[in-house]
Amino acid sequence: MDELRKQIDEYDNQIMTALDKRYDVVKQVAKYKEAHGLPVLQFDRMTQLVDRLTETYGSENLSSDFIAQLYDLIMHHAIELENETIDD
Ligand SMILES: O=C(O)C(=O)C[C@]1(C(=O)O)C=C[C@@H](O)C=C1
Repeated sequence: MDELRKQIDEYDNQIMTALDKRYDVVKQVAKYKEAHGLPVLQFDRMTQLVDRLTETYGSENLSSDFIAQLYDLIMHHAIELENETIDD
């Protein structure tokens, strides 16, 4: 059990590290959008992203509903961060 929990901890660390890096890039995207007068919200991109992830990673473990919900949360936080970055 300890060994299994260690594996879970390690995957959780990887998820957090990847999310932290993702949001660093999101803030760079916000600066680009600000400089070029582009809107923060890009619905087409959001749809394409979830479609691609569902196609590539959809499985018994990762249902399309789960992927959609997870990325709804991840992208909504990205939108909040972008708005904060632009307001600063
Ligand atoms: O690709 C962008 O334009 C982003 O700002 C990144 C991102 C995302 O989190 O993937 C966030 C907000 C947009 O609505 C679309 C996608």
